[in-house]
Amino acid sequence: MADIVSVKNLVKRYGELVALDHFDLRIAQGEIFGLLGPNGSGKTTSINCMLQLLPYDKGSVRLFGQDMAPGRYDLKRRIGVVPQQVAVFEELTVRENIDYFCSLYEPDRTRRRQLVDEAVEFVGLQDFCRFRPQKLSGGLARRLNIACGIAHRPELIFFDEPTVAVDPQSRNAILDGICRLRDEGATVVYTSHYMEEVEQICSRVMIMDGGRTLAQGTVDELKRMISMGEKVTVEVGDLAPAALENVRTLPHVLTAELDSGQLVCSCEASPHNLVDVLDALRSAGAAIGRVWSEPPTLNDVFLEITGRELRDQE
Ligand SMILES: Nc1ncnc2c1ncn2[C@@H]1O[C@H](COP(=O)(O)OP(=O)(O)OP(=O)(O)O)[C@@H](O)[C@H]1O
Repeated sequence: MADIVSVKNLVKRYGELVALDHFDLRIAQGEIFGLLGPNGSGKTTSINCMLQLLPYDKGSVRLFGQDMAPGRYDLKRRIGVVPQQVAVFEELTVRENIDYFCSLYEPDRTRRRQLVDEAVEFVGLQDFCRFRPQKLSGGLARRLNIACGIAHRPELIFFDEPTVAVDPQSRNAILDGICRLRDEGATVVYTSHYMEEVEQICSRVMIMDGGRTLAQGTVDELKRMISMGEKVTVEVGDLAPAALENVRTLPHVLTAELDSGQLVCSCEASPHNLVDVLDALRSAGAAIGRVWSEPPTLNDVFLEITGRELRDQE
């Protein structure tokens, strides 16, 4: 099947700054594709270039198997965009806002009424139709933003960090809604710097930084790309330097760091990591509290590739 999104060799400069550096992207029909990267990595710029809202210096964008260009309204009407900032009219009610955005694509009033009803229901704003946007909480305003972007039933939907600063209930409603859109046949591009969300809903993920692709694949593929297979944490309180050295010299331990009374060991995949670490600590006379083991997260993938944390220090 033809790719729904095919971006090749995209270069975008803002003056001296290279925001996209030979960026490539391919997304198949029915995927929820996660674009994951820290602030300023180029996620929004890549979306705006794909939508032709920004001119770019080099490269090509094909959507639905066709060349995308600023005048391709036939393609644009098949796309929905939920921008990072809530972008609605304060003087219109919730329902009027959704109707307005839908009217840009659907001139037939009867059909539009049905689409607006469905969008209101989809985001759970039935009780707020007559409200003006400033009366909505942050989470509800985001849901309105989503309804405005999807009411015309687009085949390809771009969500640019739709869960920033929303309460957990709205966040879950948004993530469930995105999965339902996928189940109904839409293809979704989802940008975020929340790795847990991306792990939860995305079929494939691209990790980007500095306008470049660092790695891409399914979440499991990404985790297999790194040498860490497991993270073992042991509550130790104080730890003698000899005990720390004992752990660090174990054959499968990549790093071992003491942090606020917890020893965090990043280990290669091996069946006995936990036992090996505990034996090394006990033989050095260390007192041991709780112990647990976790598989690597997308943050560990990012950390190993770049040497930096993915999540902002918020
Ligand atoms: N209009 C602009 N003029 C100049 N530089 C810009 C402009 N827009 C973005 N940039 C820069 O381009 C780089 C990529 O920014 P972009 O907003 O695409 O990143 P992002 O990954 O979407 O970040 P965020 O998570 O903060 O939205 C950053 O260094 C940013 O400062």
